[in-house]
Order: sequence, then C-alpha cells, then structure tokens
Amino acid sequence: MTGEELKRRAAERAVSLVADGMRLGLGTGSTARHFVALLGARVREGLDVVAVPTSEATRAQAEAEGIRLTTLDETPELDLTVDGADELDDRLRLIKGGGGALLREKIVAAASRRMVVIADGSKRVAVLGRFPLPIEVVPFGLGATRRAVAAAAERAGCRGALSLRSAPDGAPFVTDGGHYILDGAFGRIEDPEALAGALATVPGVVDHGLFLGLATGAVVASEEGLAELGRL
Ligand SMILES: O=C(CO)[C@H](O)[C@H](O)COP(=O)(O)O
Repeated sequence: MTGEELKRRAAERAVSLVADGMRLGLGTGSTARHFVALLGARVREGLDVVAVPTSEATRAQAEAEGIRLTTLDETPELDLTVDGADELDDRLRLIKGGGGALLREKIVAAASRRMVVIADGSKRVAVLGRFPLPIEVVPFGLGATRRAVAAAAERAGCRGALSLRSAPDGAPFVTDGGHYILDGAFGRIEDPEALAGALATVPGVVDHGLFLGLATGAVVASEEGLAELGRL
C-alpha cells in the first residue's frame, strides 16, 4: 500500500466519527486533505456540518468541496478537530507545523472538545524530535529571537541548528499569520513539556509545534491495519 493509501485509510476512519450537526475543525497537510475530500463527499450526500479551516489552503479546498465554513468568532467551541501530525508518541504528544499552519491548528485544536490525529505509521515515534520542531516567530528582531530560542532550548536540554524556513523561491516562508518559522533540529526531545515551557518565555516566539495535551485520540494506518490510540 502506498503512503497516500495509508493516509486515506486513516482519514476514512476519522470521517466515520462525524455526525450530523457537528462543528468541526479541519486540519492542514496531505493527510488532512484526504479527510476534507471524504467529508466533502458526505456533505454532498446530505451530511449537515459546519467547519473551521486551519489554513487558507484548507479553506480553499473545503470551499471547493462545498463544506459550510464558519469562524471561531461565530463558533468558538468545536466538537471535533481532525488533523495530521509530523510526529506522535504513545502519549499523544505531537510535533506539528511541517506545513506551516501550526498556529491556527493549535488555536482550533484548543477550541475543540476532541482532537483526532490521522497519520500513517511513519509518524509514530518513541521519542519526539526526529522531525525538526517548527517554531513560529515574529519577523521583527529575528536575529535576537533566534539566539533567545537557542538559549531557551538549551535550558530544556535541547541543542541543534535553528534554520529559517524558506519558500520555494528562496525567500523566507511566511505563515498565514504573517510570521516566519525556525525549524529546530534538536534530535531527541526528552522533556517536551520543559521545552514548550522554555519557548513560551521568549518574546518574539508566537507559538511552536509541540502539541501537548491537545490530541484526545489518533488513528494510525500501517500495512498491519489501523491502530487507534486514546479516545476517538
Ligand atoms: O502540521 C501540519 C501542517 O502544519 C500537518 O498536519 C503535518 O505537517 C502533517 O502533514 P502531512 O499529513 O502532509 O504529513
């Protein structure tokens, strides 16, 4: 089975969790894209839901699928968010933000009663950190913020290169919120909570891709079948 087929399998299970009347959060990335496509098919069959997208890319896809959209201003509490992840551990701690949407993804997940992660088996790790940690920063003061991020990470036991993410044209990648992303190649993050706490003290850091205590469940698809973690 290809990676895309595995992602679709996980998305199919997540779509089965959606019921009429639900207020949904729609994730971002190639796995979430399968979910939005499958959800769109159910909406065209008559399913009545309303959804908040976590990126402009997902907004465009959801609109094209005919999914009714809302905002967290109109609908501040959601029933279920379904999103992908770059890594997840057995305690449902995540690294997200490979697609650059981590800030809206975290706001939407925090506004949801349930957040279900959909992923293929390659995303499951024993210890977070193989995937570089995205850290969203304000462009102003980038040099100083980068130094402060490095110092904060070191206090939490993490060292590694902090690379400014680039767009395909070589310019800095700019998030939907107008920020830059530093990708921290820390390797093993032994204490994600300590790192999250340390990063939160740095002025100029808007947010980071550690999602701790947000995911309530996960569907992980591999050749062996679907593994379900936590509460779906
Ligand atoms: O956090 C994300 C975007 O900001 C994505 O959920 C994450 O990067 C996983 O993407 P994919 O499903 O394409 O592997």
